Amino acid sequence: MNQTKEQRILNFVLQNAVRGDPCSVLDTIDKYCSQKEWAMNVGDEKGLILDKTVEEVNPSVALELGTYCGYSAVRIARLLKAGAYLLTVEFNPEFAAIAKQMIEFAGVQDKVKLLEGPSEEIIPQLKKKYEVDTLDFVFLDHWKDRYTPDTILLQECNLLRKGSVLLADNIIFPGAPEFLNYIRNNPHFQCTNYPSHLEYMKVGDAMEKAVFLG
Ligand SMILES: Oc1cc(-c2ccc(F)cc2)cc2nccnc12
Ligand SMILES: [Mg+2]
Repeated sequence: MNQTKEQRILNFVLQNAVRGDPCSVLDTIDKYCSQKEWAMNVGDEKGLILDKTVEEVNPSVALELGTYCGYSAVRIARLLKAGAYLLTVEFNPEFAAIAKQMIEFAGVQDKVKLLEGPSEEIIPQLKKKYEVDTLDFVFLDHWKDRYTPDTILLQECNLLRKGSVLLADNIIFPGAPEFLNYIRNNPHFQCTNYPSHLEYMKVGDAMEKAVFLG
């Protein structure tokens, strides 16, 4: 049976990266996806914006929506302090299986809990089933038409507290105009835009940071 692109990315990492070294895994994925096959990892340029935001927030509990191959889960987890953890949600079972192996190879599995299923089902379970109180940081990197409903759901489930930080990928490309309109006109959020480029391409993209004001 032919391999999928995601299996090829994982195999390249298993054969070329250093086990237990998150930076080596990130660099190896970026090398493969910039030189051989494009893939929708946040990438090295927008990855720096993600790094700076995670370092600024220094979250105890972080949530990622859209795991894909685990690139940004590894990217976030490598920066988390002792005792802090990342919950990452992926609805595609093939992607989740790849990400699990990627996260384990990078050696960050003790800081990452991979939750398989639709975000709209998992978000309402976070408090009771996953013992979450509130989220310090949320990275939105799943389907753009879920950004707004999931942001509303996070508020309805009382998962945000004063100062919780949301960071959304792909604001320009593929674009999330409806989310931008929602979040920038919402008095409960303070927004900042970070212009960048689409991963591995010269196409313009951006990330949007939104701080929940309570
Ligand atoms: O970063 C991303 C890029 C793209 C994407 C797709 C097709 C293109 F042509 C260009 C970009 C899709 C994404 N879906 C979910 C989460 N992140 C994504
Ligand atoms: Mg993205």
